[in-house]
Amino acid sequence: MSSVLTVKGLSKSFRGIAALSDVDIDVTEGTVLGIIGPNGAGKTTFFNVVAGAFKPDTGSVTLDGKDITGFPAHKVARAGMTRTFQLMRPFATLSVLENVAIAASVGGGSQRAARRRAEEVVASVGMDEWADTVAGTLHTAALKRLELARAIATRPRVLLLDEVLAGLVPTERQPVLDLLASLRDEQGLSLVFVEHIMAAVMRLSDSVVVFDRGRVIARGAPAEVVDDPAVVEAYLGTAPSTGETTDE
Ligand SMILES: Nc1ncnc2c1ncn2[C@@H]1O[C@H](COP(=O)(O)OP(=O)(O)OP(=O)(O)O)[C@@H](O)[C@H]1O
Repeated sequence: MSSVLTVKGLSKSFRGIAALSDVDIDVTEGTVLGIIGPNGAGKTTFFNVVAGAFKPDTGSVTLDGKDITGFPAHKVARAGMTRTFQLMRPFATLSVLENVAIAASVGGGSQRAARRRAEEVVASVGMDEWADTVAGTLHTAALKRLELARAIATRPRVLLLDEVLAGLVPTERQPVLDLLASLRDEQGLSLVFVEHIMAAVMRLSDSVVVFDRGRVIARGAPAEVVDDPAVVEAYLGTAPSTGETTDE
Protein backbone atom coordinates (compact mmCIF):
# COMPACT_ATOMS: atom_id res chain seq x y z
CA MET A 1 0.00 0.00 0.00
CA SER A 2 1.21 3.50 -0.73
CA SER A 3 1.92 6.41 1.58
CA VAL A 4 -0.68 9.12 1.71
CA LEU A 5 1.20 11.40 4.12
CA THR A 6 4.97 11.63 4.42
CA VAL A 7 6.70 13.92 6.88
CA LYS A 8 10.48 14.21 6.68
CA GLY A 9 12.94 15.92 9.01
CA LEU A 10 10.30 18.16 10.57
CA SER A 11 11.62 20.57 13.20
CA LYS A 12 10.04 23.48 15.06
CA SER A 13 11.42 25.54 17.92
CA PHE A 14 9.77 28.16 20.09
CA ARG A 15 12.18 30.77 21.42
CA GLY A 16 15.11 28.41 21.00
CA ILE A 17 13.37 25.44 22.61
CA ALA A 18 12.85 22.51 20.26
CA ALA A 19 9.22 21.36 20.31
CA LEU A 20 9.88 19.05 17.33
CA SER A 21 13.26 17.73 16.24
CA ASP A 22 13.82 15.95 12.96
CA VAL A 23 10.54 14.03 12.94
CA ASP A 24 9.88 11.50 10.17
CA ILE A 25 6.40 10.02 9.80
CA ASP A 26 4.81 7.95 7.12
CA VAL A 27 1.10 7.17 6.95
CA THR A 28 -0.01 4.29 4.73
CA GLU A 29 -3.21 4.94 2.85
CA GLY A 30 -6.31 3.57 4.57
CA THR A 31 -4.64 2.98 7.93
CA VAL A 32 -4.78 4.50 11.41
CA LEU A 33 -1.65 5.95 12.98
CA GLY A 34 -1.80 6.65 16.72
CA ILE A 35 0.49 9.28 18.23
CA ILE A 36 1.27 9.05 21.93
CA GLY A 37 3.78 10.62 24.29
CA PRO A 38 4.02 12.30 27.68
CA ASN A 39 2.83 15.87 28.24
CA GLY A 40 4.89 18.39 26.32
CA ALA A 41 6.26 15.73 23.95
CA GLY A 42 5.33 17.74 20.85
CA LYS A 43 2.16 15.96 19.69
CA THR A 44 0.06 19.10 19.37
CA THR A 45 2.93 20.99 17.75
CA PHE A 46 3.20 18.18 15.22
CA PHE A 47 -0.47 18.63 14.30
CA ASN A 48 -0.08 22.40 14.25
CA VAL A 49 2.82 22.23 11.83
CA VAL A 50 1.45 19.48 9.61
CA ALA A 51 -2.02 21.06 9.38
CA GLY A 52 -0.73 24.56 8.65
CA ALA A 53 -1.18 26.51 11.89
CA PHE A 54 2.63 27.02 12.08
CA LYS A 55 5.36 26.82 9.49
CA PRO A 56 8.12 24.33 10.24
CA ASP A 57 11.71 25.55 10.69
CA THR A 58 12.95 22.66 8.57
CA GLY A 59 11.52 19.55 6.96
CA SER A 60 8.81 18.69 4.49
CA VAL A 61 5.20 17.54 4.46
CA THR A 62 3.95 15.63 1.41
CA LEU A 63 0.28 14.79 1.00
CA ASP A 64 -0.66 12.38 -1.72
CA GLY A 65 2.56 13.15 -3.59
CA LYS A 66 2.13 16.91 -3.33
CA ASP A 67 4.52 19.08 -1.33
CA ILE A 68 2.33 21.05 1.10
CA THR A 69 5.09 22.24 3.44
CA GLY A 70 4.18 25.56 5.05
CA PHE A 71 0.72 25.71 3.45
CA PRO A 72 -1.82 27.59 5.56
CA ALA A 73 -4.61 25.51 7.08
CA HIS A 74 -7.25 26.24 4.42
CA LYS A 75 -4.87 25.15 1.66
CA VAL A 76 -3.95 22.01 3.58
CA ALA A 77 -7.67 21.26 3.85
CA ARG A 78 -8.14 21.88 0.14
CA ALA A 79 -5.26 19.51 -0.57
CA GLY A 80 -7.11 16.76 1.34
CA MET A 81 -6.13 16.87 5.00
CA THR A 82 -8.51 18.12 7.68
CA ARG A 83 -8.01 18.46 11.39
CA THR A 84 -10.40 18.27 14.32
CA PHE A 85 -9.84 20.31 17.44
CA GLN A 86 -10.09 19.30 21.04
CA LEU A 87 -11.96 22.53 21.69
CA MET A 88 -14.99 22.37 19.43
CA ARG A 89 -16.48 25.56 18.08
CA PRO A 90 -19.54 24.86 15.96
CA PHE A 91 -21.92 27.68 15.04
CA ALA A 92 -23.96 27.47 18.24
CA THR A 93 -27.20 28.90 16.87
CA LEU A 94 -27.26 26.74 13.73
CA SER A 95 -28.53 23.17 13.52
CA VAL A 96 -26.31 20.12 13.20
CA LEU A 97 -27.22 19.79 9.52
CA GLU A 98 -26.54 23.49 8.83
CA ASN A 99 -23.15 23.28 10.54
CA VAL A 100 -22.17 20.28 8.45
CA ALA A 101 -23.50 21.90 5.26
CA ILE A 102 -21.24 24.91 5.83
CA ALA A 103 -18.23 22.60 6.13
CA ALA A 104 -19.38 20.73 3.01
CA SER A 105 -19.58 23.96 1.02
CA VAL A 106 -16.02 25.07 1.80
CA GLY A 107 -14.55 23.42 -1.29
CA GLY A 108 -17.12 25.11 -3.56
CA GLY A 109 -20.18 23.63 -5.31
CA SER A 110 -23.86 24.44 -5.03
CA GLN A 111 -25.80 24.85 -1.79
CA ARG A 112 -27.97 21.93 -2.77
CA ALA A 113 -24.94 19.70 -3.22
CA ALA A 114 -23.58 20.85 0.15
CA ARG A 115 -26.89 20.05 1.81
CA ARG A 116 -27.02 16.60 0.20
CA ARG A 117 -23.47 15.90 1.29
CA ALA A 118 -24.34 17.11 4.81
CA GLU A 119 -27.32 14.75 4.99
CA GLU A 120 -25.13 11.84 3.95
CA VAL A 121 -22.42 12.70 6.47
CA VAL A 122 -24.84 13.36 9.34
CA ALA A 123 -26.33 9.90 8.72
CA SER A 124 -22.89 8.29 8.49
CA VAL A 125 -21.91 9.55 11.93
CA GLY A 126 -25.21 8.38 13.43
CA MET A 127 -26.62 11.87 14.02
CA ASP A 128 -29.83 11.61 12.01
CA GLU A 129 -32.01 12.17 15.04
CA TRP A 130 -30.06 15.34 15.90
CA ALA A 131 -29.99 16.79 12.39
CA ASP A 132 -32.30 19.67 13.28
CA THR A 133 -31.00 20.19 16.81
CA VAL A 134 -29.29 23.51 17.47
CA ALA A 135 -25.57 22.85 18.01
CA GLY A 136 -25.37 25.02 21.13
CA THR A 137 -27.63 22.62 23.00
CA LEU A 138 -25.68 19.43 22.28
CA HIS A 139 -23.91 17.46 25.01
CA THR A 140 -20.20 16.60 24.71
CA ALA A 141 -20.55 13.22 23.00
CA ALA A 142 -22.84 14.65 20.33
CA LEU A 143 -20.56 17.68 19.88
CA LYS A 144 -17.66 15.31 19.23
CA ARG A 145 -19.67 13.60 16.53
CA LEU A 146 -20.58 16.94 15.02
CA GLU A 147 -16.91 17.92 14.99
CA LEU A 148 -16.12 14.68 13.17
CA ALA A 149 -19.00 15.21 10.76
CA ARG A 150 -17.78 18.71 9.91
CA ALA A 151 -14.32 17.34 9.20
CA ILE A 152 -15.59 14.45 7.07
CA ALA A 153 -17.86 16.78 5.09
CA THR A 154 -14.78 18.43 3.57
CA ARG A 155 -13.98 15.06 1.91
CA PRO A 156 -10.49 14.62 3.33
CA ARG A 157 -8.12 11.81 2.39
CA VAL A 158 -6.39 12.22 5.75
CA LEU A 159 -8.06 13.17 9.01
CA LEU A 160 -6.03 14.49 11.93
CA LEU A 161 -7.87 13.88 15.19
CA ASP A 162 -6.87 15.71 18.35
CA GLU A 163 -8.04 13.77 21.41
CA VAL A 164 -11.47 12.92 20.08
CA LEU A 165 -12.20 10.86 23.17
CA ALA A 166 -11.32 13.51 25.75
CA GLY A 167 -14.30 14.40 27.90
CA LEU A 168 -16.22 11.24 27.04
CA VAL A 169 -17.15 8.70 29.69
CA PRO A 170 -15.95 5.13 28.97
CA THR A 171 -19.32 3.94 27.63
CA GLU A 172 -19.34 6.79 25.11
CA ARG A 173 -15.90 5.95 23.74
CA GLN A 174 -16.49 2.63 22.00
CA PRO A 175 -19.13 3.97 19.59
CA VAL A 176 -16.71 6.73 18.55
CA LEU A 177 -13.92 4.18 18.05
CA ASP A 178 -16.31 2.05 15.97
CA LEU A 179 -17.15 5.10 13.89
CA LEU A 180 -13.46 5.87 13.30
CA ALA A 181 -12.79 2.26 12.33
CA SER A 182 -15.65 2.42 9.84
CA LEU A 183 -14.22 5.58 8.28
CA ARG A 184 -11.06 3.62 7.63
CA ASP A 185 -12.63 0.31 6.67
CA GLU A 186 -15.61 1.52 4.64
CA GLN A 187 -14.50 4.89 3.31
CA GLY A 188 -10.76 4.21 3.00
CA LEU A 189 -9.86 7.29 5.04
CA SER A 190 -6.43 7.54 6.61
CA LEU A 191 -6.46 8.70 10.22
CA VAL A 192 -3.77 10.17 12.44
CA PHE A 193 -4.88 10.54 16.02
CA VAL A 194 -3.31 11.97 19.12
CA GLU A 195 -4.79 10.31 22.17
CA HIS A 196 -4.02 9.93 25.85
CA ILE A 197 -6.40 7.02 26.39
CA MET A 198 -4.08 4.15 25.73
CA ALA A 199 -6.70 1.41 25.46
CA ALA A 200 -8.19 3.31 22.54
CA VAL A 201 -4.83 3.74 20.85
CA MET A 202 -4.17 0.01 21.17
CA ARG A 203 -7.55 -0.92 19.78
CA LEU A 204 -7.76 1.40 16.82
CA SER A 205 -4.19 1.96 15.62
CA ASP A 206 -2.55 -0.02 12.84
CA SER A 207 0.72 1.54 13.91
CA VAL A 208 1.87 3.82 16.70
CA VAL A 209 4.50 6.54 16.94
CA VAL A 210 5.79 7.65 20.33
CA PHE A 211 7.04 11.20 20.86
CA ASP A 212 9.21 12.34 23.72
CA ARG A 213 10.75 15.80 24.02
CA GLY A 214 10.10 16.55 20.39
CA ARG A 215 11.60 13.37 19.00
CA VAL A 216 10.18 10.10 17.78
CA ILE A 217 11.52 7.55 20.27
CA ALA A 218 9.63 4.46 19.07
CA ARG A 219 7.35 3.31 16.28
CA GLY A 220 5.71 0.06 15.27
CA ALA A 221 2.68 -2.12 15.92
CA PRO A 222 0.80 -1.11 19.09
CA ALA A 223 1.79 -4.21 21.05
CA GLU A 224 5.48 -3.77 20.21
CA VAL A 225 5.56 -0.13 21.15
CA VAL A 226 4.17 -0.43 24.69
CA ASP A 227 6.86 -2.96 25.57
CA ASP A 228 9.67 -0.81 24.18
CA PRO A 229 12.06 0.12 27.02
CA ALA A 230 12.47 3.67 25.67
CA VAL A 231 8.71 4.14 25.86
CA VAL A 232 8.49 2.81 29.40
CA GLU A 233 11.35 5.15 30.34
CA ALA A 234 9.63 8.15 28.72
CA TYR A 235 6.58 7.50 30.84
CA LEU A 236 8.86 7.40 33.93
CA GLY A 237 8.37 3.76 34.62
CA THR A 238 4.62 3.93 34.40
CA ALA A 239 4.26 1.95 31.20
CA PRO A 240 1.31 3.14 29.14
CA SER A 241 -1.53 0.99 30.32
CA THR A 242 -3.27 -1.26 27.85
CA GLY A 243 -6.27 -1.60 30.11
CA GLU A 244 -9.46 0.39 30.26
CA THR A 245 -8.12 3.50 31.94
CA THR A 246 -9.62 6.89 32.41
CA ASP A 247 -6.40 8.86 32.25
CA GLU A 248 -6.97 11.91 30.09
N1 LIG B 1 2.73 28.28 20.51
C1 LIG B 1 3.74 27.92 21.32
N2 LIG B 1 4.60 28.85 21.82
C2 LIG B 1 5.62 28.49 22.62
N3 LIG B 1 5.87 27.22 23.00
C3 LIG B 1 5.06 26.26 22.56
C4 LIG B 1 3.95 26.55 21.69
N4 LIG B 1 3.32 25.37 21.40
C5 LIG B 1 4.01 24.40 22.05
N5 LIG B 1 5.04 24.93 22.75
C6 LIG B 1 6.02 24.17 23.54
O1 LIG B 1 6.43 23.06 22.77
C7 LIG B 1 6.59 21.89 23.58
C8 LIG B 1 5.70 20.78 23.05
O2 LIG B 1 4.35 21.08 23.38
P1 LIG B 1 3.09 20.32 22.75
O3 LIG B 1 1.87 21.08 23.20
O4 LIG B 1 3.29 20.13 21.31
O5 LIG B 1 3.16 18.92 23.48
P2 LIG B 1 2.04 17.78 23.61
O6 LIG B 1 2.75 16.49 23.40
O7 LIG B 1 0.90 18.10 22.72
O8 LIG B 1 1.60 17.90 25.12
P3 LIG B 1 0.16 17.60 25.83
O9 LIG B 1 0.02 16.11 25.82
O10 LIG B 1 0.35 18.14 27.20
O11 LIG B 1 -0.89 18.31 25.04
C9 LIG B 1 6.27 22.32 25.01
O12 LIG B 1 7.48 22.63 25.64
C10 LIG B 1 5.42 23.57 24.81
O13 LIG B 1 5.55 24.44 25.89
